[in-house]
Amino acid sequence: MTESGSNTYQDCWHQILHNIQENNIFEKSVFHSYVSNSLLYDVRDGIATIEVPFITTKRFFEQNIEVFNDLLSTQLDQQISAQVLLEKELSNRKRQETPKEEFIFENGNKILENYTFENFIQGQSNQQSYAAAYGCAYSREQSFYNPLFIYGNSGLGKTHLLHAICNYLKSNRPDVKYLYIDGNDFINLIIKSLKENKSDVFIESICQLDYLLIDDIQHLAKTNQSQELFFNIYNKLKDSGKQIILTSDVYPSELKNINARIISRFTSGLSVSITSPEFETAVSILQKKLEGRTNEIIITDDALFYIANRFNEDVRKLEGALNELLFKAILHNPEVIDEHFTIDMFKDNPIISQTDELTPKKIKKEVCNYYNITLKQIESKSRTADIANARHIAIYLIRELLDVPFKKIGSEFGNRDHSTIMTSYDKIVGYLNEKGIYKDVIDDIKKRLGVYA
Ligand SMILES: Nc1ncnc2c1ncn2[C@@H]1O[C@H](COP(=O)(O)OP(=O)(O)OP(=O)(O)O)[C@@H](O)[C@H]1O
Repeated sequence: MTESGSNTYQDCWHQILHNIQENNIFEKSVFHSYVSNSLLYDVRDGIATIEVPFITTKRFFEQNIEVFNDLLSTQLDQQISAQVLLEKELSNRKRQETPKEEFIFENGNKILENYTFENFIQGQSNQQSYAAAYGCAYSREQSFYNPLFIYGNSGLGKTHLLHAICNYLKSNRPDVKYLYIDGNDFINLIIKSLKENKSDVFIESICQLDYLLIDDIQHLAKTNQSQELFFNIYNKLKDSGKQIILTSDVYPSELKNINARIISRFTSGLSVSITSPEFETAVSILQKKLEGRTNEIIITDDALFYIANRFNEDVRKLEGALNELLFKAILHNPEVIDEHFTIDMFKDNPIISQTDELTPKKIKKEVCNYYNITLKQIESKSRTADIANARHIAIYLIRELLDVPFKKIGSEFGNRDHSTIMTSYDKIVGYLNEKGIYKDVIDDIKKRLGVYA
């Protein structure tokens, strides 16, 4: 009997009951007390399940099981063993057999294969985020940093890192279940589950995951109702040691219109920032993006330095500028893409040149980067040769590029008086006039600052 419908089973059972009565297999009173109120639930793989209402009936059937085995085998024309279950036992089995409803995570796990850890250039601006993201992907111990919260402006690599975690898990830990989803899509799913009265199924499906990665969680601010359900899901995942990774454009406590108890949970793990790439990182990113793309045309380091300086506010802009440059090179067909060609191509670009935004602090920082010293050192009273030279050069550049009064420059260097500052400035002017000493250094730092003669 292949029938899944119970009618066929009932027809068969009806026939058997009829036989029992007709052939007086049991006494009439016994038949009415124990047998007549039974049912044949189903027959699978030679096992017939008989459903009975009372424990006494069950015992009766079990004591006479061979009789029922024979009756069933004859009726169904195959070897059958009967098992007898109470209604209650059967409903447990039915529950287990009912396939669990799964929530479909529309738009989830759309992972870009090239957003890997290997393709992510590390630098001071993103080192912490990289290390924490890699740690989360690598660690088999749950709750490594939980939640991991990566924040920073647009286009700095947050999405790249989340995709890198998923790519890593896919290749190295295939048993791990993860969901990467954009914050907007996640909130829409929450709203949908509430509308369709399926929030239980939604929560249950999310709790099957080992990793939940939500990009741009700031969208949670959309509705209060979704925040309630999110809070519920968050706690369930966290309590069962599942890894949660979130990104946002701001630090958790600066998130607007999000419930305070949710924000306090976001700050309970590890929050790391990504900032604009520094010059060296920007250059490395450009070099990485060029890999395999410049077979026919040569692009000089100076050209890359120019882009790295001018468009390093975010990586998307860097990539955009590089693509634009390569496109223009196809149109103009220069022998090499050098600094002059690059400057020329971007001369009408509306993006403000960094010279417009120069500040004494920016100059000090760039000089520090050049000499590999810290801001504290350059502002200190230290007379160590390297630090003192760096200080003289920074003073010279602040005066030359920003025309800041000597007294004011003094306040940038631990409140030195204006005559000390003048001495520093004069020293560099003297070197430059005498033998051009420091000319290359100064030109190089100017270039890094985006200042072109
Ligand atoms: N350190 C890096 N190395 C290589 N590529 C990078 C790096 N940082 C960012 N990128 C690239 O820059 C582009 C923008 O990055 P991404 O989309 O991850 O930014 P985001 O911070 O998520 O921005 P948004 O908040 O707008 O979504 C991507 O193409 C990404 O691969």
